[in-house]
Amino acid sequence: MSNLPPLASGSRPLLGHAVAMYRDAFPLIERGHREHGRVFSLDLAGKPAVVLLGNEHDRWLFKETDKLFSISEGMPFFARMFDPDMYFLAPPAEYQRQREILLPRFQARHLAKYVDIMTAETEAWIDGLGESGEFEIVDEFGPLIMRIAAKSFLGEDFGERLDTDFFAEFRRFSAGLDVIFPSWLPLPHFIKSRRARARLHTALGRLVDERRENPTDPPDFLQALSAATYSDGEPLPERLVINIVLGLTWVGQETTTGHASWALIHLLQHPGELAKVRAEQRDRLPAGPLSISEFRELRYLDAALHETERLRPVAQLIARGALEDIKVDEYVIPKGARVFLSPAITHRLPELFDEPETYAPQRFIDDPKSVQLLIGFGGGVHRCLGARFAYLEMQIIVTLLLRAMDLELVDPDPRPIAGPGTKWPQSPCRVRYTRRGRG
Ligand code: HEM
Repeated sequence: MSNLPPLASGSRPLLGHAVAMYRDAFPLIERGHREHGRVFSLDLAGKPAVVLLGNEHDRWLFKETDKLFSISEGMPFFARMFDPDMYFLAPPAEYQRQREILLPRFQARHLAKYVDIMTAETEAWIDGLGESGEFEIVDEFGPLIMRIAAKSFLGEDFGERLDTDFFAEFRRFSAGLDVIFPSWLPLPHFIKSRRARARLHTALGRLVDERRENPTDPPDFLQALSAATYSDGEPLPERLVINIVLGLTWVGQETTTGHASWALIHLLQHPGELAKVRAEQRDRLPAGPLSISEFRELRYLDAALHETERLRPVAQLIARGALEDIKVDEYVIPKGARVFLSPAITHRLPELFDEPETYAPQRFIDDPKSVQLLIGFGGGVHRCLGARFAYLEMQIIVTLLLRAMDLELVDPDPRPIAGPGTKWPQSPCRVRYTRRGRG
């Protein structure tokens, strides 16, 4: 069967659109959309790929994931980094078994436990900033968010119990995620990544053994996972526990760093909106320590974070592999083709949002249901497991920072980084800060 959607212009001999796609998918997909509308194809070095845009296509792809479309086929580099049976990469039945164990850990009553970690880490970071100065947003938010993830998923005292520098090893391990080159090539970053992964597995394996022998009470995330059993009573294999912890840390790190950075940039670029967020803090927040219920009251900040998700979605593409020939509109997606959704383009369609290029958090206050049109955290069964965790974390970081500091952007209009990775702001992207009166 061959009735591929029309090809976007600009395909080069041999490599097709591969170089343009990996350099920056946004202008390529924007062009394909202009030329052909909501369905078009790309040539990725001889392999067809199909781009689907618009809310109906989004919902259809999410509904058909694990039936017509596969996540692991769409992101083969992930399966190489972790394990093919790690959570969202696993075949559907195994995915469901793991989901039953993981989902409850991210529901409201468990999220409350992470608030203390998020607040303590953010306050310690802010204290360390001193009275005034400048910082690179991504360089500061990145390690902060990493510390929060590590303490949340490995236990608050993990640093004392590990005989290795988790953060340094994790950075080496992460550098092996490469969407361009196959990981069997003897490139230095792949070799270092594999060695770091082996060391992380050994060190974290000891941590899991420790938890199984001497359970902590009350159980934290690592305890719950180490003690978890499938519904037939079989415990989760140790290798899987470690892969899940590493996987969660990885998927939550760059994404949350990018989103939180853009959220702060957006607010500092729009003083009127910043004033509304500050006014809400003044009216809604008590002076002392804050709990999850108080953060939930920050509706305007929540709307601002959604508006950042709309305009600067950090996951630039949502990828799948077609498991069979699939009919879409009057075309066919061939079996084996990669299929992409583009949050950044879909979120700017004028039929979904009025004045789509304008930063206007108020739109989500006026029409709260329109958040359902956003796909910055995916959708359907596979919607981001950590979305509530990430929103809470970003609320805490932005709130505590604004409460403590007066801030202004040194670089007024940072651009997203080039390349196929998470779309965080490119350096230089600095803020200047002065501590506010403590009264
Ligand atoms: C701003 C921060 C974040 C963004 C923008 C984000 C984005 C996404 C997106 C787009 C997906 C769907 C991928 C797909 O359908 O192929 C996803 C899935 C996922 N995310 Fe996030 N994420 C964020 C933070 C987090 C955090 C903090 C965690 C962990 C605590 C996390 C864990 C996951 C997991 C486990 C999945 C797979 C869910 C499944 O397949 O059932 N994410 N995320």
